[in-house]
Amino acid sequence: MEVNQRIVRISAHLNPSNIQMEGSSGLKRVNCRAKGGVPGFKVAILGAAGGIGQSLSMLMKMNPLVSVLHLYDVVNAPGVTADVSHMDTGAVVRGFLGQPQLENALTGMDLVIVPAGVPRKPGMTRDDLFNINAGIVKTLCEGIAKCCPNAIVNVISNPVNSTVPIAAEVFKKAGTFDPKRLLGVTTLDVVRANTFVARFKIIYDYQKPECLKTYVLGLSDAEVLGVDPRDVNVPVVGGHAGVTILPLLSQVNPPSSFTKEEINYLTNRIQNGGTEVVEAKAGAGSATLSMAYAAAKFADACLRGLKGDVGVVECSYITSQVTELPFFATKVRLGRTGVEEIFALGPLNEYERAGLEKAKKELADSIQKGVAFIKK
Ligand SMILES: NC(=O)C1=CN([C@@H]2O[C@H](COP(=O)(O)OP(=O)(O)OC[C@H]3O[C@@H](n4cnc5c(N)ncnc54)[C@H](O)[C@@H]3O)[C@@H](O)[C@H]2O)C=CC1
Ligand SMILES: O=C([O-])CC(=O)C(=O)O
Repeated sequence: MEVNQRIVRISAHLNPSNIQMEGSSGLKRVNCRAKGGVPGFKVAILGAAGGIGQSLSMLMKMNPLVSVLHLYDVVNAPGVTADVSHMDTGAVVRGFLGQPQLENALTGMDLVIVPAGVPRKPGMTRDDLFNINAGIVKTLCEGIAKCCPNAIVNVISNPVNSTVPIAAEVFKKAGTFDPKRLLGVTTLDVVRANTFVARFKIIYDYQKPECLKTYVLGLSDAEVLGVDPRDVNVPVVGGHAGVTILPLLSQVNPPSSFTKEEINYLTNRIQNGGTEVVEAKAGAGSATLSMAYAAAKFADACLRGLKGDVGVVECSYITSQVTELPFFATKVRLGRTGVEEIFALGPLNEYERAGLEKAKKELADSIQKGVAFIKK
């Protein structure tokens, strides 16, 4: 690096006026810094000041594959941007506040992550969020179609089963739809399934029925004995709400077997993981920390795919022909162009086949509701 370039970078760092908000006088200096910054991908988070958005902003700032991080929200974006920008990692952070700055937030992005929208309160279903979140996702996707039509889009806003079809319809209308680049984030279901199965597996492996009893009662003894969830992989297919969340426990890796009672217990816990958090938070929102972790994990997989890493496989809710439905979550392989391979469901047992039928019935309605919202 040239010495004068280095001085520009250091002085930009030291200048407290350099809070990199769109429209602030610091923007010119920021551009210098971005030029001298690390190579990598440009990522935007829409809804960056929210419960998920703030933690996700921090995690993406820590990701070495990210060179530029745009934080957009309709409130509090400057504060979150100033805060995250002090982290001594490579990514240059810029903040964008409100609709007039949406286009600048999106222009040139490689990956756009969308956690914008209202969360559930106890007693609500994810579908109860449709009336508010459908419009938010529509507006944001119109911006994406206009300003970064080639970006990979990760949709987190609920109800995912409907918001992904909404995004697809917006992109179709704009003539920019590429099914390989639109991905609904269902990683939290997999993260939960890996955790719950890992805790359970040790009990099974060590054959301690008293521990099983403890665990089912919800006490913590068994948890400390658990295997590392990172060593467990549970495919979760279908969608992201209630019975549409279908863990394939017959395909757990490493191979494990479960009794009927165990399968019932694990399936219900995985399907109701979101509700478990909503009830525990008692009105203060839904999963944010585990979700930010899951979203960062999934975004990292998308970026590794874009970079050309091989064998990047995650579950995601995408445009699919695996079933007769136009959208369905399965394992997919991520590559330079987004979704490069969609894996079949594989052999299902009788319990899973019955679950699949229930899941498809509910999914069909949610997809139709999303499509109708744009076509109306
Ligand atoms: N896919 C998944 O697995 C999960 C999805 N979610 C969903 O993620 C969404 C966000 O959840 P939280 O972060 O907990 O909510 P939150 O209310 O804490 O944050 C949402 C953020 O979105 C912002 N926002 C609202 N309208 C916007 C717009 N038009 N443009 C940009 N930003 C806008 C708000 O200002 C707020 O900062 C909810 O819909 C929730 O149901 C939550 C957990 C898991
Ligand atoms: O349950 C909710 O409303 C949030 C969510 O999608 C999850 O935690 O899986």
